Amino acid sequence: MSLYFDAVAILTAPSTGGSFKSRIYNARNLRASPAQIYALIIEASKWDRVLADVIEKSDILSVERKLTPLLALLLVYDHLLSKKGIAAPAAHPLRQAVERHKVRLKAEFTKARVRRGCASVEQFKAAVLKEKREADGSNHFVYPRWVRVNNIQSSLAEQLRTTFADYEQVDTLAALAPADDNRTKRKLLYLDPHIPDLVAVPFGADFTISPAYKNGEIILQDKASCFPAYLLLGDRDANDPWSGDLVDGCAAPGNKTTHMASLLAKQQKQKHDQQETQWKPSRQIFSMDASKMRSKTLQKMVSLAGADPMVTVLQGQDFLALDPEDPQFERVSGLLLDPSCSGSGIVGRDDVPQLTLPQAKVIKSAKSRAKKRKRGAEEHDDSEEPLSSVTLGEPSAAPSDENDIPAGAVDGDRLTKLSNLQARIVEHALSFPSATHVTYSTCSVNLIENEAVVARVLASDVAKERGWRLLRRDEQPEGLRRWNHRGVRRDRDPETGTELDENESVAALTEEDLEACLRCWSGDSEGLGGFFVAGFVREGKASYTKYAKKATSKPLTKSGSKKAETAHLSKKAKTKEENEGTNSSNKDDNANEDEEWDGFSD
Ligand SMILES: C[S@@+](CC[C@H](N)C(=O)[O-])C[C@H]1O[C@@H](n2cnc3c(N)ncnc32)[C@H](O)[C@@H]1O
Repeated sequence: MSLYFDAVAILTAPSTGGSFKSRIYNARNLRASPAQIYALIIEASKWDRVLADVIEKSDILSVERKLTPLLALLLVYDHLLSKKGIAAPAAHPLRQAVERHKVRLKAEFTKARVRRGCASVEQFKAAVLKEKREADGSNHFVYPRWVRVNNIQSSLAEQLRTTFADYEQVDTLAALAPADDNRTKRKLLYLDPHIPDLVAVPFGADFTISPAYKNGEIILQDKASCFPAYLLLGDRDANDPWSGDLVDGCAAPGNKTTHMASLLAKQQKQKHDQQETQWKPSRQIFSMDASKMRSKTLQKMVSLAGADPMVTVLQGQDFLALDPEDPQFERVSGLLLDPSCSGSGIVGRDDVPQLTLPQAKVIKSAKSRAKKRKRGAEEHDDSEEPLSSVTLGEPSAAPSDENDIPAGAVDGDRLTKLSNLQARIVEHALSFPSATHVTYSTCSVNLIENEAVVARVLASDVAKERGWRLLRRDEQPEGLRRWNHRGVRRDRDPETGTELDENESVAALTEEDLEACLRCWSGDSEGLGGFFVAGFVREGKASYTKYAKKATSKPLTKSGSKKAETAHLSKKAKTKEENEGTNSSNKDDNANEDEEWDGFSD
């Protein structure tokens, strides 16, 4: 019987990253064999919809109070479909709880097969898998592998001719879902309609050994993570007048920095193609990270992407300690800020099977269901009401490719501190004299880190004095203008997805402001994790020359550049509280840096 409890424990535990299989094999305290547990879950998940239906029609959950929906599904799977039946002694109460209803269960199962016009269980299985696939396409999410083509080293056209030469192009993201029972990895490719030069392939596709990956021609970067650089630099063509240098203030490991470089390279290449000359970078990117350790990765990524001529990496540089009026930044017109955040939007893009559970006749409140779902199987007791229909295996916070840092619980106090620091970082960006474009992003779904930060920043002195506002939807790059998920006034319950009470901190945001904010949510058909991005703009009131007059030349060094000796704004008086909340900025690196909590982002 431990097999079923172990399977329930695995399915209800928070994701810790890694593949689903490896999580079972690495799990402690399991009594059944990992192979058996894995096989049971995978096989039962193929039949979940039918079994949920059969269990509901047999109404056994109302009668058998010891059965939770998940336990019932697993037990009924073995009872109806496995050769050996339920793996428990005949006298075991849970086995009896199922077998007491064997006539009804069998009858409902047969009716389900006949309804689908299937003469055999094999035919039935094929039909059920097809149904599940179709349902996954329309109602569930598909997490693909997102691949961004790096325009410094290559182009989309070239990659379609080479790396993806034997890939078949599909019209929908859903078509990338596992195609058959064996999860055959077919070579399918979907061209993203929102982000240029981004493609999606089935999740299992491994490019890490491909020459294109090793040469930096392609970069594995999630779609949502591509929003900020695209929002900042957009579809500008070769003749676009917006110029000046760029800053990525919280850059490691470097996805957004290299994306900015790629967008600039594309723009410059177009110009030089028109003139039939060799392209050369025209804008400089200052890319920095407060963490020296993570800065090393940033430098590696920049070099691999071939972006060294365009990017100056300031290793270990605290963005808040940069002097906006330093002559070295006098030409900085655009800044991208993707600071530490709670990471609440990061999904474990693993292969946890999605299980649709039977609905009980007695339905408890969403809150109480959620509580129950978290309980270990061994805690099951007679008083536990069955769950209503839920989809298990929903991804929970886990390290992403970009942020291989273990997720920790982030309480309200910590969220407030994070939010304070995020607002300070954006306000600091707005104070660069020549800045006219700033983007702010997080991979958090919490309103306090997103719309609430935007509201605070808009209300700040620097925003008001310098005339900053949000980049309206109709001003956004074409692909993002078409993106339908926009800013919100209410948080969503992480368990149920239902909207909570309106959050007062965003009361000052207009509907147009919310339309200007872009959101991504996990669990829908877009195949993304939770993400937020907003762009700030102002008409360029300050000119380079105004600030150039103050210049006292201080050359920047690339690697290991100075930490600016002082923080220059009034925000210098940052509170001890804020620092405690994030560990992120102005800290000295030390041997334990890897263990520090830096928050997350995509
Ligand atoms: C969430 S990650 C950035 C991911 C990155 N934008 C990318 O796309 O690859 C946030 C980073 O911000 C850095 N950070 C946090 N506070 C900072 C500060 N005040 N100055 C510079 N970097 C900071 C952290 O060390 C961390 O590497």
